[in-house]
Amino acid sequence: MARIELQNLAHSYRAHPRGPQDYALKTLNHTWEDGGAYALLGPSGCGKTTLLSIISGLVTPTEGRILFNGQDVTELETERRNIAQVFQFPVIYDTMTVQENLEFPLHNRGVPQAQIAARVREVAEMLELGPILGRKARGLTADSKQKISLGRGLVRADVNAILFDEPLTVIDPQLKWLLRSQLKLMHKRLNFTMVYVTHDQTEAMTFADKVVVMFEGSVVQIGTPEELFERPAHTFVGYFIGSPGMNVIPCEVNGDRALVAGHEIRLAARYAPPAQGGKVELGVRPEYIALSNNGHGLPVQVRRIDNIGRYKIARVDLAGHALNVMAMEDSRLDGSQARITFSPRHTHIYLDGHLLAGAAA
Ligand SMILES: Nc1ncnc2c1ncn2[C@@H]1O[C@H](COP(=O)(O)OP(=O)(O)OP(=O)(O)O)[C@@H](O)[C@H]1O
Repeated sequence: MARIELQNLAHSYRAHPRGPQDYALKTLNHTWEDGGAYALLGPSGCGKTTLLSIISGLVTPTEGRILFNGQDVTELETERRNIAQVFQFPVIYDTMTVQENLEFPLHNRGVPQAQIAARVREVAEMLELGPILGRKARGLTADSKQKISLGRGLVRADVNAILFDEPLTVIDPQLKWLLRSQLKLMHKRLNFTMVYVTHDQTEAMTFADKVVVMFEGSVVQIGTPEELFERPAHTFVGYFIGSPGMNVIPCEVNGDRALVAGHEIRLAARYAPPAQGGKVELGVRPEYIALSNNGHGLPVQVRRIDNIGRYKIARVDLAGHALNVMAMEDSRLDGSQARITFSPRHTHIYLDGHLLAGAAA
């Protein structure tokens, strides 16, 4: 397994890039730990596949270096990087049995037969492929074929990393859930360095120890699922993670108070008004706003209430700003006038999209 270092890495598909706008991947410096499970998460076109392709060797970066365990592999071709890859669609041999498919990557590398048998048994058991080991791959369902692909990626013990590119796209939704947790378990047991590309937040959150959130060619935050939820480093992370995402509204700041259309909101830290100007915004997740029919808080108009099972989502209007508020199913929300209060600890201030640290209040 390998520690993966990305040093001043940047990539443009243009022959003569003129500025940051021409880069599919903007300058990135990071070290991914040996044995870590990382998910690259972001919307279509944000640069996930470009970064994965640089790691796999399909793309040589325009700038910077990539190191596996301290060794510079930037110019090394894919075959010599000792990595396993699992793609969106199954890559298997139809005429071989499931067992032969799983054995193939090991036979190819001259692994002794006894080791092959043990390893294939272990991986087949984890992926629940045991009962169909003797069947030809041809004629199996798309789900089973993709499980074989996953197995072929996981069967080698000596790889530097396993790279997954949206591997569950073709999988039936019911089975998706199961496979995600199986992958997580396998990671715990086998301790591979894994990099997993997805645009699905649930997939990223279930699979990864660390989620790498990408937006417009930049990595905007690397953190545990909890960090991304509790303290989004960028308003994009706030929107993209959570359902519904974080509320973001323009505000002014003055010490430990935010001002929204003349209403004061208490904050857990102190902020100086930004010296250079810039767009100041307040971010708070629907989960951290309390809604009541009476008592303290800012006056809002309740526009709509959606019952989504355990929760209700109230769409409210605070002085012209639309906010989503999560309320327990049994909370009483009658009437169109209500009050809201924000949890100060979970109310963040952003300058031009980036989280401001604030000083102790
Ligand atoms: N071979 C290429 N030549 C030119 N531009 C490319 C090439 N591959 C990707 N791009 C551009 O680079 C940017 C990042 O693309 P990339 O495929 O890395 O994003 P992504 O996050 O993986 O998207 P998706 O989820 O749709 O695959 C996009 O603007 C895309 O159009």
